Amino acid sequence: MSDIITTTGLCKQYGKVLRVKDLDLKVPEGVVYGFLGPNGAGKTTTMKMILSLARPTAGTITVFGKPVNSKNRLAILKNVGSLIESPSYYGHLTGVENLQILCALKGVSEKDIDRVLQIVRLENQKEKKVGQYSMGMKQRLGLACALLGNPKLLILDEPTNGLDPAGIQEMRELICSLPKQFGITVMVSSHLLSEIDQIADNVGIISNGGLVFQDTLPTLHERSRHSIAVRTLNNEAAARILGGQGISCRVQEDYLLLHRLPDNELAGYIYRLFERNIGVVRIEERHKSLEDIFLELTGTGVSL
Ligand SMILES: Nc1ncnc2c1ncn2[C@@H]1O[C@H](COP(=O)(O)OP(=O)(O)OP(=O)(O)O)[C@@H](O)[C@H]1O
Repeated sequence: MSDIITTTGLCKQYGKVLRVKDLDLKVPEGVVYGFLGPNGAGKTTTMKMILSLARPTAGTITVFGKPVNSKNRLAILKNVGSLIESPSYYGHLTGVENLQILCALKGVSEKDIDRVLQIVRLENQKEKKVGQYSMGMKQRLGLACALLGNPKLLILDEPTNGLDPAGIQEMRELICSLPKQFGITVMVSSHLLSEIDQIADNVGIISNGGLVFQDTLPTLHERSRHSIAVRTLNNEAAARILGGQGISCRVQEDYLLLHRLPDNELAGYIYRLFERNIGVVRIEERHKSLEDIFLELTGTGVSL
């Protein structure tokens, strides 16, 4: 699978502060790539640089295998749709009239309007004035605008912001359907781990401007490895005995936490505790939640 977007050593400095640091992104073709990070991590700034809306301080960007520079920029952007920050519309015009204006600006045939309205399920509201649209309908219209001209790549910055739960669900379903049904690669940002968990195939996590994780979603899940929690009648003594056997463990609340072990090894260590007269009263398997992993990677609290 080739990469649709790659960035190498991408940096952006505002004033004296480096807000995006040495970013090496790889967005594979045909996936939903979730770009996750806490507020202010640098997601919008990065997306703006990919879209040539902000100039990188250093580094290179390649889209569709071509470097984004003054020579290639227009040809590349013709095949990219985007939804960055809240889009503005002519509220006194209908949905279809807003799309007609954009068709003229983008040089896209108006024949494309019915197709994009159908994808975002706004066909029945197309004659309504946009000023009377709900937030969810406005976001869907934004997605329709981004889809005009049949782009191969969509860059969506927090597209579910401000939507109610039903609107969020609808937007998620739409995003998930785009690669499979229309062959569109989607890069979508969010500060919500739960959201990326539900829609992304691949994930890039950015914290303080730097990339702290980039791989598939299942690989991120694999990090939520099990640990073993053992409760004994004397956890301090048990920790000393296991430590003496080279097993790293720590006491947390009423339990002794061990890294995951094969069953036969664990059985051997438990037997040794019995031999030393330490009663074992519980053995439990524990998982780290995705939130714990996000917290470890970013060193920040997670918004849920
Ligand atoms: N034009 C600008 N001038 C100066 N600083 C800026 C500018 N744009 C963004 N920043 C700063 O760069 C940092 C990254 O901002 P950015 O909007 O890229 O973060 P984000 O991850 O998209 O956050 P959020 O989820 O809150 O939108 C922030 O500290 C922000 O204040």
